Amino acid sequence: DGAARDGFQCSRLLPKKKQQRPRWVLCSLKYGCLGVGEPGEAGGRSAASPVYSSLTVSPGGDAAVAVVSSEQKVYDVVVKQAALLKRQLRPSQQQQQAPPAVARELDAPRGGLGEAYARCGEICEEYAKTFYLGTLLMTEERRRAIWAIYVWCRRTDELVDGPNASHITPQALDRWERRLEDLFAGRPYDMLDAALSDTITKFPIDIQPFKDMIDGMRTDLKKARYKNFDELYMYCYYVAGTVGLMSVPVMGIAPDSKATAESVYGAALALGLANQLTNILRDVGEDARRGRIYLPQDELAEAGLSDEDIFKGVVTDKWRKFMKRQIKRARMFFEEAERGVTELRKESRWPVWASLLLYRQILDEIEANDYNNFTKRAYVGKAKKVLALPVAYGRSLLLPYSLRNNQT
Ligand SMILES: CC(C)=CCC/C(C)=C/CC/C(C)=C/CC/C(C)=C/COP(=O)(O)OP(=O)(O)O
Repeated sequence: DGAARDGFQCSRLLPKKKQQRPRWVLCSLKYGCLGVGEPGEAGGRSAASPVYSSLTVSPGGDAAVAVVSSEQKVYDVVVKQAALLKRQLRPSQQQQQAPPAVARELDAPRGGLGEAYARCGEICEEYAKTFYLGTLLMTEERRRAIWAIYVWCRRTDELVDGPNASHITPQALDRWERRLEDLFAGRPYDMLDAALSDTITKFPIDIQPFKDMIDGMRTDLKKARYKNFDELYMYCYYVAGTVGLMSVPVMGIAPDSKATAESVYGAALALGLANQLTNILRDVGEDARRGRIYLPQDELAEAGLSDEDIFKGVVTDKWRKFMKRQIKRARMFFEEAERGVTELRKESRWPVWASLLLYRQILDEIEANDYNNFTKRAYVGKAKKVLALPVAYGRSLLLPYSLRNNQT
């Protein structure tokens, strides 16, 4: 267990000196790692040659090659985001710049940007109450920015998951992407877009994770099965890991933190992945009723399970065993995220801790339901939710991990 976990963690972001030279974990795509390869070793990527297809196949089979490419792709985005954060002006300096014309117009006392942000806040409160409560601790500017990001993600998600989802075409997503580009260029289409358009003038936010999320929705339109964990990893990055990357520039890294920007982005990514994996495990029955199975097909087959078993929805020992291992993996991602939360600015930690603790408890509830995620929805009761809030607050007061242990 411990060894698997260590292996798993080292597949993520590495201490600064190794940033350019990732060590590759050859996940067997089972539930941990078989081994770690340095570039040049069997299964490792040559630092000079990012040609994933030329990788030696590991004992994990050809799927291991795919893991390397997926993690590499996401790792590249993370490094790019971290570099942008370091290069761009700090938010306090950026605020001194004149806002674009559109934002200024909208910033009228009545209506305008104030109203746009307020509407974003209402939407966030309606759909993600606990997270919303947590954002109230943040500074006004950060809180409003997080709401604007939340609303854009929610709207993107609703394109493929909302009431009109069945009419959504790839062209509609292309239009949504052009609209995103416009709002990044200071030309928002509507008031909710205007809030995000303003937010990106205030924080060093890059368009890439937003575009990636739209790409994830494109995947969702045409894909109802995931061959292996690599494919699922990529999907989870697109639809949830991206949210973590979008949030870090707003939440901010604690001024006294000694952690690298890469490691904080890595933790944010891990939290998005953990949340999405948990969401998937909670919603197995609901998704199956829509004809979708967001579980790695090879792992199902290895556990002796088929799509038919999922559609039938009977909890068997095979299913329990399969679920135990999926839950274990989701918990590893949560664990990986924890350290990063401590590196955020103090006032941004609470909402993140609250959502981490609450979402992770869904996994406990799946266990408490004896792994019946076919017909029972794992639900964290009110009392537990309320209890999580002070616990989260207590954790948000802890010193950044990098200061406690002299680590990054
Ligand atoms: C850890 C560090 C350094 C920073 C935090 C960065 C953040 C905020 C990461 C969180 C990313 C996140 C919230 C991803 C979304 C994941 C997810 C599965 C959302 C589910 O949304 P809904 O579909 O509304 O959920 P419910 O179905 O549970 O209502």
